[in-house]
Amino acid sequence: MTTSTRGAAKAPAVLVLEDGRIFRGRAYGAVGETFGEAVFSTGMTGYQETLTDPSYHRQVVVMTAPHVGNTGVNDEDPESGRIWVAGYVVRDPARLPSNWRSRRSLDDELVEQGVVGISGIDTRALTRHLRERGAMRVGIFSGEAWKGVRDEALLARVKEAPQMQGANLSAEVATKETYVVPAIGPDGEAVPLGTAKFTVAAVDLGIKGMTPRRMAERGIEVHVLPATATAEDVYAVNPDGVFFSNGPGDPATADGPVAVMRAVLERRTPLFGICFGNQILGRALGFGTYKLKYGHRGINQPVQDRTTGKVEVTAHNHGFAVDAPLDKVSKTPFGRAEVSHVCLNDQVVEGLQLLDQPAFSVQYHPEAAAGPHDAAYLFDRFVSLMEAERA
Ligand SMILES: NC(=O)CC[C@H](N)C(=O)O
Repeated sequence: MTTSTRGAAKAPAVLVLEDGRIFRGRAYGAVGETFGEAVFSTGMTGYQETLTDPSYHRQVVVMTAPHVGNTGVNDEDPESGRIWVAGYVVRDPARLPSNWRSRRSLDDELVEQGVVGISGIDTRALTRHLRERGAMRVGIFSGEAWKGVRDEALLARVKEAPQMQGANLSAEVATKETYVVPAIGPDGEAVPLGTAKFTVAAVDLGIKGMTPRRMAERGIEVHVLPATATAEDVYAVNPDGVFFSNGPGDPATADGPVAVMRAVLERRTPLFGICFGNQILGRALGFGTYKLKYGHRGINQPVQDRTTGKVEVTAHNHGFAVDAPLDKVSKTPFGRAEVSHVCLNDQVVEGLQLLDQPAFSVQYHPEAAAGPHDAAYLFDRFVSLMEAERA
């Protein structure tokens, strides 16, 4: 167990929203300044997975759970090699983290990784503001950078920060080199390369570590390719299936991955997409994407699988969505398509499936490591598509 009282002794900090609303608190994590899109997450657990999810690149995450950091930081839960959030906003940081796996405090980890945060603010009021006004740009300022600077000057800096709409970010977070995640055998051993039941080419647009793992557990050898992979790169691994991952930024900018996906659809290779991957399938089929007012971020979102009628509780992290008709089958260049999943809170499209070839995607996270795991069946669906193709 690690202890830290550093948060209590920290410098004043200020959070400035692009519409001029200001919250004053204390520095949390690194001291300095940071900018991004302010979004809120309602997850009560899983903060390590949230912080290290590459889809949060350039976003300042507000936690609605009032106590954050209670279980410290361990070395097992990160979804990638670093923290990706641009800033972190909490109400009441843990003063005494306690968990058998904890190696250090969250405050120390944020300092170590240079992530600027703010604590001691009314996160409920901030969340309600974002719900009313929508996600917007934000700045957090603490320490010397901020001293003596007028609020108007800080606001001007916030307005200079880039918008999320129109941001093309996948290549900034994705692997530069292809790597292989071996299938996992029945006794937990790595299956020798080239001998797994299935090979999947996964296009990394900001992939979370748990995603190839969930496939590997199902006997799949996963070749993770850079975001810039071409259709030739994808087919060079001789895949039984192709996967498109989650990732940061605006799907309207992802023309490269959309073109690769169209090539995959052309060849009718089994296809699965998650989150950004769902938005790319939407675009490949000819649907539009749009920015949600404040997005879905948390781990208790109700989604209905319309192919079975079942409702599942799911993990979300998306600020954009696909614009597809809910109640009719659409004709697309790749055959008939329908909305397979829908969010029961607001009827947002949460999944797509093609009816004339083996391709589907979801907007949410069946791989969610912190849970819930209701949607894990989607990986089995992908396996079934590959099995059917082989039969
Ligand atoms: N987690 C994701 O893949 C997010 C996709 C996209 N960046 C969005 O915000 O909607």
